[in-house]
Amino acid sequence: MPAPHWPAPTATTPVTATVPLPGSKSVTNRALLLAALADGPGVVRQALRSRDADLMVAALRALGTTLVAVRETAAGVDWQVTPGPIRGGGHIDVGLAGTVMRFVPPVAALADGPVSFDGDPHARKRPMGPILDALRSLGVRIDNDALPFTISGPLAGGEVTLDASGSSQFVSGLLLAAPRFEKGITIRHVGPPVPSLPHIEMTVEMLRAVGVRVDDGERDVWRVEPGPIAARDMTVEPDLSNAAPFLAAALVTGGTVTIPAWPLRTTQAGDALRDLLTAMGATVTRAPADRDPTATHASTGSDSTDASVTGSAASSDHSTGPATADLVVTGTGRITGIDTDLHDVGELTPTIAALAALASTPSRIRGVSHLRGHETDRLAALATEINRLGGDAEETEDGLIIRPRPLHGGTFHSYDDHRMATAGAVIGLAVPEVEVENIATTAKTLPEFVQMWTAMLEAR
Ligand SMILES: O=C(O)C1=C[C@@H](OP(=O)(O)O)[C@@H](O)[C@H](O)C1
Ligand SMILES: C=C(OP(=O)(O)O)C(=O)O
Repeated sequence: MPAPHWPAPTATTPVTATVPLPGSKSVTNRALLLAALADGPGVVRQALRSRDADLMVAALRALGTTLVAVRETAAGVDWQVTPGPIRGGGHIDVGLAGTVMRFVPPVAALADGPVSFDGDPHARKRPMGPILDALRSLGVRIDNDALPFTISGPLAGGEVTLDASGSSQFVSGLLLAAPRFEKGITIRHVGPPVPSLPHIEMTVEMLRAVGVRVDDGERDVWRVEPGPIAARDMTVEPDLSNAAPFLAAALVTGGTVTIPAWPLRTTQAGDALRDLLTAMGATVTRAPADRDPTATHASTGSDSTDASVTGSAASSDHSTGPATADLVVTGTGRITGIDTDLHDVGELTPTIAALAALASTPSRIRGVSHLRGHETDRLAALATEINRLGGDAEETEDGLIIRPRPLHGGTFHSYDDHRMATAGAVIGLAVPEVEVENIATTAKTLPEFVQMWTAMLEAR
């Protein structure tokens, strides 16, 4: 029997809350995969515990890696990762995780036998063709063009051309495993612009942090040299994209939300929230953290080097971890519409669209046609659900136009999409009697969402 819909709480007063966030999904799943391919054991600290991260852990185990949770706190789990020979013969469940369905197949092609992949029903609809064709052009055998498929190496690497306009993850997936290909890889993108470039920068910077040589000097071309991936201790940053609904609550209620440990330099898409929320009427400041930065990013005395996995090659002080601040967002209760291109930071679209639906002036979101291949067709889903509540949202070829119109209560469907579910919660802050269908889908990246949301609203 499906769970009852979640009555999204309406805020009766401005929120005033500090919301510490668990680790980034994108950083966690890259760090775990790199640790599994490294030249010795390492530790991934403060990793996210969520469905997508659990799927990555299970996938790497199926391929022969030993992962042991050595410490678990509110900040996340510390994984001791011991690489092993890459083992074939297994089956990998990708769930609905883009990072698992695109990052793991190149590793599986290095295994000593075939590996099969499948996922949630909607995962079979998410684009896979370009990365599977790229692997095929490198000699790998794959029996389908989408999930489910079985993959068999060997994979020696070399040069590939692909169209990554559907997802940056096609490029990231090939780059992450490429140091282990005999010839490394050279990837050339040909097609409309690649979305989510900061996520490719995250991949490149994390590869460099573990000693891999990457050349990204030419636009749309990436070269990874073959060679060892150094075993390191890595610390995962908080998930800045998951900060979005909480920070949005400050705008909706005219309150203040503080996120601790916001990295001063990062490749995470969520960092764009500082500018986006300012444009929508918030005051955004970064206050020097009043806590000891080593409290959240300390090395615990292991002999190995503590490499901060911040996407920040510039963060050189590895003994104290990366520089962070408290991010403080204050709203007025009045939201200004925005005209913005979210091509680079598409995963922020559902929250920005929710704010736009509550804004007092029109908004236009551009550059995100690739969102049709995300957890659901997010453009169709957002327009449908905003309009279902009486709003005025129109899909365009590459985005959304959202005009002010009073909303009313009703069911906000989540389409098994964590960011749709949290967008419904944001609207519910201002609109009484909004019920979010399948709020549990937030477990994809933030299993504690409901508790955190409730605590935010109860904080004083
Ligand atoms: O590499 C990553 O960790 C991600 C890349 C982006 O994918 P797309 O390029 O498909 O948008 C982003 O939207 C997704 O949430 C995470
Ligand atoms: C697009 C997203 O996820 P995935 O990693 O599954 O692509 C997302 O989290 O917004």
